[in-house]
Amino acid sequence: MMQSSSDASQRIARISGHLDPQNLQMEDAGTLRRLDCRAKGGASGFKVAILGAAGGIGQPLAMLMKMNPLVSVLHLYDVVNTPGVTSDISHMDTGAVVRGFLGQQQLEEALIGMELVIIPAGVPRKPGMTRDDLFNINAGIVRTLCEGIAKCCPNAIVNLISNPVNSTVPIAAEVFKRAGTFDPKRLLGVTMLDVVRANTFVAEVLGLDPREVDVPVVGGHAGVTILPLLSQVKPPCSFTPKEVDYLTDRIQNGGTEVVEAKAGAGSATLSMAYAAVKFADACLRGLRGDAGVVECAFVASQVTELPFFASKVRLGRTGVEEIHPLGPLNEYERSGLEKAKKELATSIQKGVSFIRK
Ligand SMILES: NC(=O)c1ccc[n+]([C@@H]2O[C@H](COP(=O)([O-])OP(=O)(O)OC[C@H]3O[C@@H](n4cnc5c(N)ncnc54)[C@H](O)[C@@H]3O)[C@@H](O)[C@H]2O)c1
Ligand SMILES: O=C(O)C[C@H](O)C(=O)O
Repeated sequence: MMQSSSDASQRIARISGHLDPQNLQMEDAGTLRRLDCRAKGGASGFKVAILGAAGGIGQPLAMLMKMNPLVSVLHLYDVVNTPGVTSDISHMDTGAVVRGFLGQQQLEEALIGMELVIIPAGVPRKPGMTRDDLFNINAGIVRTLCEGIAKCCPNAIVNLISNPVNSTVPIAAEVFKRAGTFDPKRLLGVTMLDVVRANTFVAEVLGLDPREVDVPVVGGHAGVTILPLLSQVKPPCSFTPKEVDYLTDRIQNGGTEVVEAKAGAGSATLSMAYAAVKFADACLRGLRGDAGVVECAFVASQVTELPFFASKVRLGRTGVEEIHPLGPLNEYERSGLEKAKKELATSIQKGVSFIRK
């Protein structure tokens, strides 16, 4: 027998658990309704939504956020496959209550009340493409999702992963400005993967444990705009010119290295999910009021003459509470900075024009 679309959507709703838990029934269980269960769930902690949760990044990111003790409620939104992902992840015996939301008509429901929204929605690169080649598809996706955020959770912290980050963050800012909700402290482009890679590659060269290494990576998130400040690595160390060239090139092209290795099957997903969770956790610790939470991110900034720039920021109860200056740069880094700014200016303007046109 054919299922009516309302039967189908109710079934999806029940499986994905996106309805209010008070109204949920266990399907066909007969004997016990979820209504009767004693668990309340989501007592303390933050409410987090992932938009693009069924994707290559979204799925491991959802799993890792379900493991994060700072999360009490986890909303998983995508235009495909969220019922399955939600059902699967909701069986993990960790504290966060998971709910799934499928398709544009459930976007607003997914966003209401959220305190942190993480966005890995959008298409990834294939070999031979630049991140900017993703602009035409991803710009529209980011605009729609940010319109939803402006309407349903205007005070949420937004972690934007979708590429090209150098343009999608300005797009998000313009959407929020139009809606009258823009707060530069709450919009952060995620460049954490560049830092994660830099820490790994530098540790490899120096023979150190990557967990002990801290490399500031500033600028943006594409090619020459990714500017590792090797003169500021902690613990303090020195590199030969050959090592500097090797490391700068590898950090700037780490994404392409993965895209080529995946040979058409997408870009970094697992290391990105790890980096996204590391960054989201820092944002949540900041929101909780922890002192001294500092990470690199691409934010509205006055560190250079550009309106957006990635650098170290201190995260707190209101989001980005302080943007650190770049610190002393050597000649190599000063020259890299000029190249980065030139490309960044074009990418930022492209994002702004997409909304203002
Ligand atoms: N910032 C970074 O460091 C970084 C790192 C890796 C990847 N990325 C970017 O992240 C994005 C996602 O990569 P991926 O590998 O997960 O791709 P993917 O194709 O595996 O997953 C993307 C998901 O987004 C969903 N989606 C598409 N349109 C949507 C919409 N309108 N609303 C909600 N969801 C929607 C898709 O259904 C899919 O599930 C890409 O743009 C990629 O370039 C950024
Ligand atoms: O390289 C890509 O396209 C994905 C991402 O930006 C990355 O750095 O891995």
